[in-house]
Amino acid sequence: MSATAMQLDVNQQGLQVRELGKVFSDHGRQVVAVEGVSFDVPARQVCVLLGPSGCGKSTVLRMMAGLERPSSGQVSLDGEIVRGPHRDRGMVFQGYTSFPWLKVRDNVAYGLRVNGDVLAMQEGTVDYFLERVGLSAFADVYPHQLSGGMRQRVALARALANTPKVLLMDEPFGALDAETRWQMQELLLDVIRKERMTVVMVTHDVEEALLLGDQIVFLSRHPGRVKTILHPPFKSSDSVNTREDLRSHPEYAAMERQILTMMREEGGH
Ligand SMILES: Nc1ncnc2c1ncn2[C@@H]1O[C@H](COP(=O)(O)OP(=O)(O)OP(=O)(O)O)[C@@H](O)[C@H]1O
Repeated sequence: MSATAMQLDVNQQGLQVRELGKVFSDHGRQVVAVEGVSFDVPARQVCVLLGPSGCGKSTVLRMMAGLERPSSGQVSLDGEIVRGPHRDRGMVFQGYTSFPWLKVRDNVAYGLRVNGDVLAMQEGTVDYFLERVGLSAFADVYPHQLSGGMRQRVALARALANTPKVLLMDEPFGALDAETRWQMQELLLDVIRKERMTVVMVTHDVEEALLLGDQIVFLSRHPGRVKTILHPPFKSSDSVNTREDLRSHPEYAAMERQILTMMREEGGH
């Protein structure tokens, strides 16, 4: 790998992924899951990792989270190399990760308490993020009293309340039915625009990628490499707020087609 490819710009705000590689050992067999993956996520932008099943999306995200150690290359946040999990990088997973024995309010406050944050004393932080995800009226109920979509909003509010520098999301809406999924995508679009969040999100869903991403990093598989990087115009457009707006946008059909063609080439659909 060249010195320039690995060079980090310590002044750059946001995430830098440089020549990232991961080799797993599977029953004595070496599996090259990801190889030579490089891209940048500027602060306050949303980057979507898209590609066919098994192309290494989750592996790349887990290395960005510090949950998986790279075999080669590195990830840095604001010029600092990622060496393990940190509250600067908040995670939201596909499954419902709320604590069943805690009320919604206490689930959202949980991360703050664990981190001994003085903000935990400030009910305002929790109330603010409950309001942002539309759950103010449900602050004092338990997660089992909520629908799947609402529980995923609790997970989102909890991640946001920690005010991470970056939100990392692995198929956060993958377990939801189609209609709830759309509601969540529109809600997330609204939240990340207002909070000006830096987000990296893994998805299989082409519409989701186009609605939410400033940048789509499309990975090919075996091993996972960057096939192409796209820059959809929809998230930064004032005229796209809903699914209907997205689908009727003049650039939507061509971009969707381009991605579906790549999925087919990679044998994903
Ligand atoms: N812990 C592990 N041990 C061995 N192989 C692994 C491990 N984790 C992932 N892999 C392999 O690495 C490759 C990439 O997996 P990964 O889950 O990152 O892909 P993905 O694009 O997120 O897949 P999907 O879209 O199906 O969730 C796959 O071939 C997978 O089998």
